Amino acid sequence: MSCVNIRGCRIGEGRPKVILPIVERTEAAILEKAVQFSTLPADCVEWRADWFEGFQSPAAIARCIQKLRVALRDKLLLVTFRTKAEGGEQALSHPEYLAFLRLILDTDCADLLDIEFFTAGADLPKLVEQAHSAGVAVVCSSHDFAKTPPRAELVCRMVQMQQAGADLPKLAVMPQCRTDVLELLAATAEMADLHPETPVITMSMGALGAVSRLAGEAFGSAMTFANPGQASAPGQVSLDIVNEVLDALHL
Ligand SMILES: O=C1C[C@@](O)(C(=O)O)C[C@@H](O)[C@@H]1O
Repeated sequence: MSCVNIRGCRIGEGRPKVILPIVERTEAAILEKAVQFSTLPADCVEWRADWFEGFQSPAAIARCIQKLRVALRDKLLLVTFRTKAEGGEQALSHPEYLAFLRLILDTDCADLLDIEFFTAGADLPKLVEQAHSAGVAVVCSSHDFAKTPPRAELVCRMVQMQQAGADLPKLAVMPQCRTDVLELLAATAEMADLHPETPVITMSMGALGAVSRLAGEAFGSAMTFANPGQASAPGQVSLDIVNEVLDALHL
């Protein structure tokens, strides 16, 4: 697998990197979590800006992310606006979504930016280029909270993300049976073996899929979201357990 090196954090090499999500409504609560997370054993913090009460105000977003950057100290910052269509809190029009992404890039505070594959649509290559010019790595994401598409489709989607220039293709899908978890793991391994141009991030959601959040190093998923007290998606495992199991399964 190739490696994305962000300020010395080598994503795609060795132990999967751990991400802690911040899902809070107010600036004060967001910053409180950031201070707390800055001392926890994790590599990256995800700001889920779709939870922020000021999500419609560019000034409020810019103010919050600047303070967030400081509070996080040396942790990597991933900024995500998860739209309602992909399981998030808020709906945005296409122009609003693009404006949000450009605002984040303008603040120069994020290390990684989540760009939804289907929401960005034809704008994806241009957005990736803008992120790269701003020195920001792109996590290109796709979510299915109802089902797990077949393995071939999962692979095809991640390859399309790579072709658009994404640094880290990411898939989160819901299993309906244990075979679905295997499909997600098989798609992940296929990416690592046959399309190693970028690392990928994958997870099968819910309790049934939780094993996929812990076995990333064996199957080829470079990062995992852990639950530091409040989960941002079904099936996230608590931070302590994630760290213990990642160590135990280290190759
Ligand atoms: O895309 C993802 C992955 C995720 O949905 C999960 O299943 O852990 C959690 C979200 O916060 C994040 O934006």
